[in-house]
Amino acid sequence: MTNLVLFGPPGAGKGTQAEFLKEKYNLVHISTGDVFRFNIKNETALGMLAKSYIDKGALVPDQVTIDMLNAEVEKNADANGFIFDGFPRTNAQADALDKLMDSKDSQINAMIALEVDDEVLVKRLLERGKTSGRADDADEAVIRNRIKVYYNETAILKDYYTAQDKYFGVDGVGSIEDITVRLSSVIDNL
Ligand SMILES: Nc1ncnc2c1ncn2[C@@H]1O[C@H](COP(=O)(O)OP(=O)(O)O)[C@@H](O)[C@H]1O
Repeated sequence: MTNLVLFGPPGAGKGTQAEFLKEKYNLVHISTGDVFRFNIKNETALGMLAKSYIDKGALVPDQVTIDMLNAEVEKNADANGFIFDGFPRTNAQADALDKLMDSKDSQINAMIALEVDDEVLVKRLLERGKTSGRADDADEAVIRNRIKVYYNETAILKDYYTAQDKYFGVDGVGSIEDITVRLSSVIDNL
């Protein structure tokens, strides 16, 4: 199995790149943001709970997110491997992911981070907000809070995976195709 964590701040382009990489490498793409939005749309209990955090640009509590992620992985027992997008976002989530991979006699092969400057992120997210229908993209204060939460709670995961020699940073500015090439060259060398 090849299991990748696609990493980077909100608006870095994880979802866009995951769409290409999942086809190219035959992996199952799990985006925690997408699963939450699906639940919000369908007005499930999980969706209602998640919405109260997402609308503020805060993280959904770890245990809720971890349980959901475990369930998504279990739904895809035959997968060749996974691209995790938006997970892990905290140390507790990274520990839970290691345990989950262990239980499948597998492991995370790499965390690949898309590196993009903050002001570029804000611009991209405001632009996306015009068409995405995502409330959390429409409000600059919420966007800035998401970026702040990223630096306060999520960015430390770079150290977590660096300590295991699994962190790879990629320049996330350029054409979509160029960035796919950069990511692919990391994956091909794993
Ligand atoms: N792993 C996670 N842990 C906690 N909350 C999460 C997680 N993944 C997604 N969320 C919630 O869903 C929101 C949207 O996630 P996502 O679509 O990945 O957005 P972004 O564009 O901010 O990367 C986040 O701001 C957060 O509230």
